[in-house]
Amino acid sequence: MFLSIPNLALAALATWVLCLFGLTFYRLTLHPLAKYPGPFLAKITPLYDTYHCYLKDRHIDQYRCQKKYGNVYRYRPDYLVINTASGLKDLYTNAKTNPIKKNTQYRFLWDQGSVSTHSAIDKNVHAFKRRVLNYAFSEQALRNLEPFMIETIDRWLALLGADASDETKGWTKPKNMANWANYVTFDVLGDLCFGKPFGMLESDKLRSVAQIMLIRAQMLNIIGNSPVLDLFKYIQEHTPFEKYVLPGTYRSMQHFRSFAGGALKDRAVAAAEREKSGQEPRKDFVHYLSQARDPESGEGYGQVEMLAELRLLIVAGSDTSSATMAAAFYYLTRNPAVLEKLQKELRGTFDDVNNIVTGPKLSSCHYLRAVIDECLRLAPPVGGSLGREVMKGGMTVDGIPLPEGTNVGSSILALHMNEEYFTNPLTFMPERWLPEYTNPEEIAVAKTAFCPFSLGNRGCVGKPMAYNELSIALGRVFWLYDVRLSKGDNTGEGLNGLYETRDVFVVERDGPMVEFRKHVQG
Ligand code: HEM
Repeated sequence: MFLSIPNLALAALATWVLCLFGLTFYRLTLHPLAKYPGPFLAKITPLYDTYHCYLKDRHIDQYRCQKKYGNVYRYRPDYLVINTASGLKDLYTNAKTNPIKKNTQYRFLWDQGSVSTHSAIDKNVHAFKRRVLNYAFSEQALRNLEPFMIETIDRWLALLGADASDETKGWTKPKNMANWANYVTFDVLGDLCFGKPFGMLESDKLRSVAQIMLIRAQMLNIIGNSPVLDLFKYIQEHTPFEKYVLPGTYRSMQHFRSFAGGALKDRAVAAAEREKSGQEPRKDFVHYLSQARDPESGEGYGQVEMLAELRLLIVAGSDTSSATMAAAFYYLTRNPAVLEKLQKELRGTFDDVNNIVTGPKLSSCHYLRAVIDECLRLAPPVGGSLGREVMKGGMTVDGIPLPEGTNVGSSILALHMNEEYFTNPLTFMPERWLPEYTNPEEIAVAKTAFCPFSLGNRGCVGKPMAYNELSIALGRVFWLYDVRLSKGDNTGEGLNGLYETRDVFVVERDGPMVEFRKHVQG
């Protein structure tokens, strides 16, 4: 006997509802993670995580969960967050030998079918890419990159003070430092990756790229942390989805790609001319990446891989350093005593702004380093948990046995605000990092939970470059200028007076509005 269409639909619906109940019951009772606490919705559906990606508060929600449920909690039916220093170490160090890899979420970063060092999930694929990339971040390479970086930073410094006027007693108009930090870091990376800066400092033609990248990051973050990742990847790879659904971001990305393509072509022509005339090559990222060979296999990157890496470096390197710079302006303009100490250190160490370059003198500026670390702690540019998946054989993390297939991660912001590791964690206090003010045991404990760059062989390859760039840029700007918060400005002020960051995998931010005046050296 055949069922009628309505009855068939009803039967299908009933079966689906039954399965859903069965699955919910399983997730709440028999699932290997069932015994861990967490928000009820997070236990039964991955959509809880998706929703917080949509709200852009995943990092803050993970901190709220830590306060409510303790250091270990369930954030999706198959995802455990472990916010302890030993959990962090187990999860992210020794990833080469431990049975753990990046989770499937990272497929959201696969761009036009190409995989980069950051988005590679397969450990062997990653190991090859990372060995090649390491060459571009060697000490020698960073030394050669520095003059390019300084040239851009100096253009930034000149523009920051350019509109000072006598009517305002030498002070400039207010500038939104989230934007101005973007312009300089994107221009630095554009120059290093494509042979010429984007020109964001001087012109607004490509400025929207920085904004668009964040919009795209949010979309991909939502999808990466949702149950429809596979479907989305299929649609993205087989249809002109973005062109029609997000025409604005699509156009901007096209603009960006055509800039990158054009700049690389110009760079190739200039490189050939330099070679012909016996000049030294321009030692930027393109130079290093095209020279680099895997010490094990002798292979280098192909053209597609190279482009994927350059695109990655732009996003990974500019947005992150920029967020830290903006946070520094936020906290320093609100903490005059800290600003004064920093300026005293800088002006006492250097008698000329042009001498602020990497080397023993800059390394001796411990207060500057403490300010940078404190900004990275309170406003980590990647704030949520970085998902990993346990592989065959399972793994024990901080004493917790996890079966194969479990997703797990430590939440960076939540760890940085964990009272077990930081005294008064919500207070901006660079002194917490310095033995002149804080006892060394306390500093050692704090360091175990401090992880803005993540750890291990999947941690940030650009960390030394980031510290160089931040130290030079912040060192020079606070040496050269007196700075003040624009009157009544509260742009960027978030919960508990902290700098507000919105989690889109990296972070969106706004403000503060800052005014500058050339400092008269005494
Ligand atoms: C304040 C600045 C920075 C912060 C806080 C930061 C943070 C991070 C974090 C947390 C990761 C790990 C992401 C994950 O596991 O998914 C990472 C990876 C990475 N970062 Fe950075 N980053 C910064 C600057 C830079 C710079 C300047 C560059 C290069 C120009 C860079 C290039 C990369 C690359 C290529 C990876 C992927 C490494 C791999 O998977 O092997 N980052 N970064």
